[in-house]
Amino acid sequence: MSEIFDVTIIGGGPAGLYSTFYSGLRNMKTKLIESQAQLGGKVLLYPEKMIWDVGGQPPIMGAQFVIQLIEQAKTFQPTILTNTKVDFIDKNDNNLFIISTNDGQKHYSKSIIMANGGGIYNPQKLDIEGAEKFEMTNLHYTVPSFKLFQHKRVLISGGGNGAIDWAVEMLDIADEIIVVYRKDQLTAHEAQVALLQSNPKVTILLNTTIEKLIANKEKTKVSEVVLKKHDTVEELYQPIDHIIVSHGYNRDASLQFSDETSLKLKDDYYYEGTATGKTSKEGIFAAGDILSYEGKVNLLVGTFQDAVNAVNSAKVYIDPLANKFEMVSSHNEKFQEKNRQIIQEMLVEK
Ligand SMILES: Cc1cc2nc3c(=O)[nH]c(=O)nc-3n(C[C@H](O)[C@H](O)[C@H](O)COP(=O)(O)OP(=O)(O)OC[C@H]3O[C@@H](n4cnc5c(N)ncnc54)[C@H](O)[C@@H]3O)c2cc1C
Repeated sequence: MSEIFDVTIIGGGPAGLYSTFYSGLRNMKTKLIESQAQLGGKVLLYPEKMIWDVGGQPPIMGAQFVIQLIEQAKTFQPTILTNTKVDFIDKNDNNLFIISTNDGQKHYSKSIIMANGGGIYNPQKLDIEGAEKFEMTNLHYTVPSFKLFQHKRVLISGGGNGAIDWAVEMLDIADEIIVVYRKDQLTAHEAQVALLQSNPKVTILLNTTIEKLIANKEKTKVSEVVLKKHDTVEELYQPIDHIIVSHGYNRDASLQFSDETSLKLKDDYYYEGTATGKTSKEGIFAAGDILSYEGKVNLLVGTFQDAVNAVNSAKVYIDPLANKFEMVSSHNEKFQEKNRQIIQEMLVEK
């Protein structure tokens, strides 16, 4: 049998990363399993967004926030697996969880923290043959860097909050913004829509979809798109520098338990639990967006509180004599050596 872990955390978004840090702090042998190639969860969907609402943290870009979360998660040398999807969870006669992953491996753990958000999110791609070859150049499903769009002609496909938020962000960056949307009205927040409608840089084309991508001579980039206006059946040729497609996300929330009733579901994917992270299944705890209880907030700060509670509950589950919680965790003895190093460095600098 392979190594046994005290806790295995499923999902490497903010809840899973902070649970990883905190379980190390509580001296638990920890494994984190993430299905995507990169850790960070939903924050990877907004790398260039400025996050303002994490207490004590100055406004920070999503991408930098993920870097910091990962660094913190690694503090106590956990085992971290990426590109590994949990498919199935079972329990053996010794009360050990057996976690089966899509690479055919089995992982053994005394407890589990479900931090799998709403599942695995992938952007809904443009349904045009050959579109994928431009993903490395000027066809985007998220905004990788604002600099790329400076003084450019940017076409945004979509009319929901995601698309319109990007269009508003582009107002001070791009030279021209063309929003195309298949419906006859934008469905985003009214104030954001009003900002676009009153800006001369912006053209909004409703009842319109992208029909074709025309490449440049070198076939490396899209230089023009063919748009179809469905109300007039008109075709428009629109030159562009960049396209941002914001058509929502496909969600893969498939993950099975040996006993299907083992985790109570509130609706199609929220695990109904408690603010202590406990779920209906003994030994399985939950944190972050996947967890539902009265007063739960699906925000970054909510994930951290959930993580602390889930880890503390898991700790007591595997060791009933353990403290229910660490009252002042930054005074933990594990930090003493690191604190000494930091103070020494400060003294040298002075
Ligand atoms: C566009 C957008 C903007 C936002 N802006 C803010 C903001 O400004 N401030 C704020 O506080 N919050 C914001 N949020 C909310 C915040 O991002 C979420 O609350 C937070 O990411 C939830 O973290 P989580 O770890 O619970 O779930 P997620 O971030 O969803 O992470 C779950 C992870 O689990 C993995 N996973 C799922 N299933 C499996 C499986 N079977 N096996 C292995 N891994 C699996 C997924 O790949 C994913 O990495 C925003 C969300 C979005 C979508």
